[in-house]
Amino acid sequence: MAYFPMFVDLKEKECLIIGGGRVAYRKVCVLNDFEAKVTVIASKICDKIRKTESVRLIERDYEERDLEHQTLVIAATDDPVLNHEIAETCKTKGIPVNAVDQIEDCTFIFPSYIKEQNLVAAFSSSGKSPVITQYLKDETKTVLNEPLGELTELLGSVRAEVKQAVEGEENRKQVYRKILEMFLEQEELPDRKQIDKIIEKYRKKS
Ligand SMILES: C[C@@]1(CC(=O)O)C2=NC(=C\c3[nH]c(c(CCC(=O)O)c3CC(=O)O)Cc3[nH]c(c(CC(=O)O)c3CCC(=O)O)/C=C3\N/C(=C\2)[C@@H](CCC(=O)O)[C@]3(C)CC(=O)O)/[C@H]1CCC(=O)O
Ligand SMILES: NC(=O)c1ccc[n+]([C@@H]2O[C@H](COP(=O)([O-])OP(=O)(O)OC[C@H]3O[C@@H](n4cnc5c(N)ncnc54)[C@H](O)[C@@H]3O)[C@@H](O)[C@H]2O)c1
Repeated sequence: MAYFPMFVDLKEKECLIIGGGRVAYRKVCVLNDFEAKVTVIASKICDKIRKTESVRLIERDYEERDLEHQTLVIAATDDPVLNHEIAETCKTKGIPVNAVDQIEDCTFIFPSYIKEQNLVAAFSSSGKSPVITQYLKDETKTVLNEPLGELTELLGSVRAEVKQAVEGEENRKQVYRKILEMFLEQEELPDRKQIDKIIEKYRKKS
């Protein structure tokens, strides 16, 4: 069964990671990247997590009450019985849960991803092979790079203006495509003058 890629707003949302080892650290980095409020509860928390900024650390064993008010929970201990128990409790409480050692216990899984500002690509093998998704991520980095992230921001910033000035979805699509083509051809961001010229060509006659 393939998993549906749902893009979720995690900004300022309370996310709990139970476990503080190598795998927990990876999840901390991902959730930080998407501006979540991360708490780690573990009997022993590794140095890499300790050194990560803006993570709340609680160094003790997990207790069921830790799940209160959490948007997402990740069971990342090295105890499969405990991870399973955490997942079951989350399911009864309706909290989305990821158990790092048993995909059957997960209500969501983590992808490999690339992020350049608001531009995000995510790859999943539905648990079949993270090595394949890592490979895909690395290959895609040559296309989804920093300048493309910047172009995405630029297109986003002219969106309202284009919607107002250009009539019809097909024409607006052409405007964005022309800006993209220009960027690919000249290998740098089009300037304001170049963008104005393209918008002008498609501007509605009033
Ligand atoms: C994508 C990534 C995101 C992240 O972790 O944030 C991620 N795993 C990554 C790396 C990775 N994980 C493993 C290896 C060793 C090689 C290998 O086993 O293949 C490597 C490679 C490495 O370490 O470099 C081992 C492993 N993984 C899982 C188990 C448990 C099991 O299979 O039962 C075991 C132990 C297996 C064993 O004991 O043999 C399970 C899961 N791992 C997932 C995600 C979810 C499915 C994603 C999907 O395939 O769609 C899922 C189901 C749950 C979840 O974690 O959400 C991240 C790449 C980040 C990046 O670089 O981009
Ligand atoms: N999903 C993935 O990508 C992936 C990849 C490799 C391994 N794994 C699985 O992830 C598991 C964790 O791996 P790791 O390398 O991070 O392990 P680890 O040994 O580095 O860390 C385990 C953590 O769990 C904590 N812990 C144990 N019992 C606890 C309790 N009762 N309450 C709170 N914290 C507790 C420990 O203090 C420690 O911080 C492994 O068992 C493995 O099966 C998952």
